[in-house]
Amino acid sequence: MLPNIDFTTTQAYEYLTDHFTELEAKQLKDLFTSDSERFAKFSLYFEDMLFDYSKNRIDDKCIALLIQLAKECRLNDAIAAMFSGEVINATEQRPVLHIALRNQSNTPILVDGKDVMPDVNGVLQHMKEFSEAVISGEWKGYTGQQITDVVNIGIGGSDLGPVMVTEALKAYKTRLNLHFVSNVDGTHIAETLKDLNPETTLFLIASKTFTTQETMANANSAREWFLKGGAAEADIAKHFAALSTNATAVEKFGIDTANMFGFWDWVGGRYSLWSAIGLSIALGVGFDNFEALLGGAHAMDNHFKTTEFEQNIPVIAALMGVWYNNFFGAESQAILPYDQYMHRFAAYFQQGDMESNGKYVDRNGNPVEYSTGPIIWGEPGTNGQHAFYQLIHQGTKLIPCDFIAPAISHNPVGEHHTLLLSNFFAQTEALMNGKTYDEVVTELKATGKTEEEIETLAPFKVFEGNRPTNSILLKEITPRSLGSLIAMYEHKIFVQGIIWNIYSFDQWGVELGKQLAGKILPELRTEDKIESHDSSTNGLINQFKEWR
Ligand SMILES: O=P(O)(O)OC[C@H]1O[C@](O)(CO)[C@@H](O)[C@@H]1O
Repeated sequence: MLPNIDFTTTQAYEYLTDHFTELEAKQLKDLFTSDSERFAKFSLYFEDMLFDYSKNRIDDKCIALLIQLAKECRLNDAIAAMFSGEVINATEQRPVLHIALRNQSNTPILVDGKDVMPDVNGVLQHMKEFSEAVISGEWKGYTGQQITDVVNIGIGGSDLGPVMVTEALKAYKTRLNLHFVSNVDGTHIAETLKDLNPETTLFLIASKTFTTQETMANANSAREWFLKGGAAEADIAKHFAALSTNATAVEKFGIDTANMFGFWDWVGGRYSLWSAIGLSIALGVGFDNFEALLGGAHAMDNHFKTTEFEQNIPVIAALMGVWYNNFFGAESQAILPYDQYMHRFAAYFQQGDMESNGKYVDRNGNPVEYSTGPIIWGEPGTNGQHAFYQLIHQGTKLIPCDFIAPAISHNPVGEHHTLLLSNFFAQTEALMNGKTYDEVVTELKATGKTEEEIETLAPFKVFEGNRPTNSILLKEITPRSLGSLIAMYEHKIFVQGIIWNIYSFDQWGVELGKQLAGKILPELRTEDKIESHDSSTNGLINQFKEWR
């Protein structure tokens, strides 16, 4: 059982509320000036990852109180409950065990008294054999040709993780070309299949439930396209594999269960890239690299499980988020990777974080009276700088940002990486320091402007500063370091869910859309005038029918 504590009733919360008024008035740059040890004190290392949280509006007392808050919320018990396979996803009556998928220590993890590790390892072995056979060309299509292209069909957690990781690790690409189809918009599959040859294409139908409307529609269209190319039903076995927990539905669809890679209901969709859902990753970057990814995540799991909160990166990252969310009233959190390969990282954690902690009902079933999960957004630097950083620097909203960068680029082209990183360092420094009125005036004077011109222009060029950032500097983006980084964010989300006293591993909010679309679909299949909804919905549907 998870603890059930309203964090706003804790002693730490009360102290933090007092301390907030004191800290809110302080400037980050002054905190640095008054403490030469600040960076050393507020930065942590994990393998080749440096997590610098010193540019946050915190001091020693604040950190101590936030840690007290985590302790009063019995975070330790919650971590133990997750790792030991307790049913912590209570609304779906399931344990939450993505950590078992990467448990390379193989220590038994029990669900209903049975160790899950033999099954986990069995599926991994199957993935290894299959991916190596496809990559080596030993696995042949129905006309005897090697597979050249792999199309993963899935959505949400059955798409975003594999897309993000295969993009982030593109430097490790095998000879296979990967494609991802998620949207039910026919354009997605039509454009993807345009340049593909059915004889050399392998489809992975990735769906935990194997009932998701979008995925099933795309899977059926893929099958039709494949059969239209001249193949027979029996050839499907060579070109379709299923990644799912639902063997019955897989069989019904016509996929040979020998080509089915299973996983379990204790793997949440948005935490499933470590499971059979990661088969596209194994095909795209090789099984050894997939294993290294799992290894990095496992190492972070151990760090999270065994490290004191003061030195625990996911815990500290989570507490920084709670500090801004619940005391400063920040509504969003930006994730800004300075690495082009990581361009889907923020999109991945939009689902990871917002589907997990976008909840207004606490673990007692009551509406909460405090803010929970933030809006997650972001784009890679430096592109974001030329798009939305204006608002981060000079807008009226406080936006805590995570800056992520590798020290070594996989593409050391000329001076590019040095230029990129100079922007990374400059941005976090500028967000902290800002630019005072006097500095602006001095700058403008140097350009030869008149007193009057300076007075008119200066207010627009002032930066308040005091905008908080975390800097996550990695030596290099490798399968292992990426695995650790993803797991770090997963555990951060978990910690925040514990403090906010919500269930982070269900997603009832997404179900409503599914039900409503199911009701309207039959209405769109007829030519009848629709009158069963409000006037706006009726009007839109009827206009759609007239124009289509
Ligand atoms: O893998 P499935 O069952 O097709 O579900 C896809 C996605 O749909 C959701 O249930 C809701 O969007 C996600 O949690 C999940 O990742």
